[in-house]
Amino acid sequence: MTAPSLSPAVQDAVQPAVHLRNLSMVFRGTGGDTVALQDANLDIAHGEFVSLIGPSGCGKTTLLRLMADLITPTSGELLVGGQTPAQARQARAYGYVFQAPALLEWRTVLNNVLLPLDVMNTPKAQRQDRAHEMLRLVGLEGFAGRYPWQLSGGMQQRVSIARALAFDPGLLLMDEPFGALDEITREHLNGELLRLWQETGKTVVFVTHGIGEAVFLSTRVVVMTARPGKIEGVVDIDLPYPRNLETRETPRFFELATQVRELLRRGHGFDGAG
Ligand SMILES: Nc1ncnc2c1ncn2[C@@H]1O[C@H](COP(=O)(O)OP(=O)(O)OP(=O)(O)O)[C@@H](O)[C@H]1O
Repeated sequence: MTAPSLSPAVQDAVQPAVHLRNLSMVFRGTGGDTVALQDANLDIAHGEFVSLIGPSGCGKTTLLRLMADLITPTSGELLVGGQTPAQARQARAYGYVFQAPALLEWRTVLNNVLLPLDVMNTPKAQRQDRAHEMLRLVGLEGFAGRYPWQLSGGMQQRVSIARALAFDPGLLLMDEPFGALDEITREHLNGELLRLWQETGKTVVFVTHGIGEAVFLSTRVVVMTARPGKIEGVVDIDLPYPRNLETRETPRFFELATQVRELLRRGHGFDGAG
């Protein structure tokens, strides 16, 4: 008996959202080579929320940029939804949120969100509906006519999330989006992002330096080490939903944060003694 063959649509659905095998990235320079990523192996399923955490220079942004086809790996295999990163980029399969909001100051909030849609041949009314819907999703529907400089840093970052979601990509790549914000604003936006993730079912890959942020948001936390950049370990986050401020006070939250911290220490070469 032969196994039933799967239709292309079903095959796409069973492909991981992101697949890396022995992925390496070496930057060649006059002062020597930098091994930004060495032999990384990871599969991210559709609908997961995976955080990348690790010391400065361990290759977190490099990994995100590889997924986004902004740079090309030195060796290894990388697939985004079963496609090469270049195909995924052309298919607009992901949205990218940068560390800084990178909004155009002379365009209103609405026009910033419309920006990626303007290059498509979709009807104007449809574009407007989509942009307003994305602004509603990030809680900024009342701010469509404002300019970026009239918004707080947290609001600006929400606009850039709305812009990244404009094409309705299945995958959201986020590089320390809340890194520059104060702790209370960050906690608030963590809650908002979790709600947005649950509402949309997107796959999220999220770079952070915050252990609490990673544990609170994620289905899995990937801990990385520097020189060379490697995946040190992966912690499954089994905290129940809904997650809220009280979640951060539970014993399980502290246990998981401790697991992540110990992996980070191991990667740093610290023994925990000081
Ligand atoms: N374009 C580049 N050319 C040369 N070296 C690079 C380039 N991009 C990154 N690197 C080097 O690769 C290593 C990994 O950098 P990367 O930005 O991925 O780290 P990171 O973990 O995101 O750091 P941070 O937490 O500080 O943002 C670093 O040593 C960095 O200097």
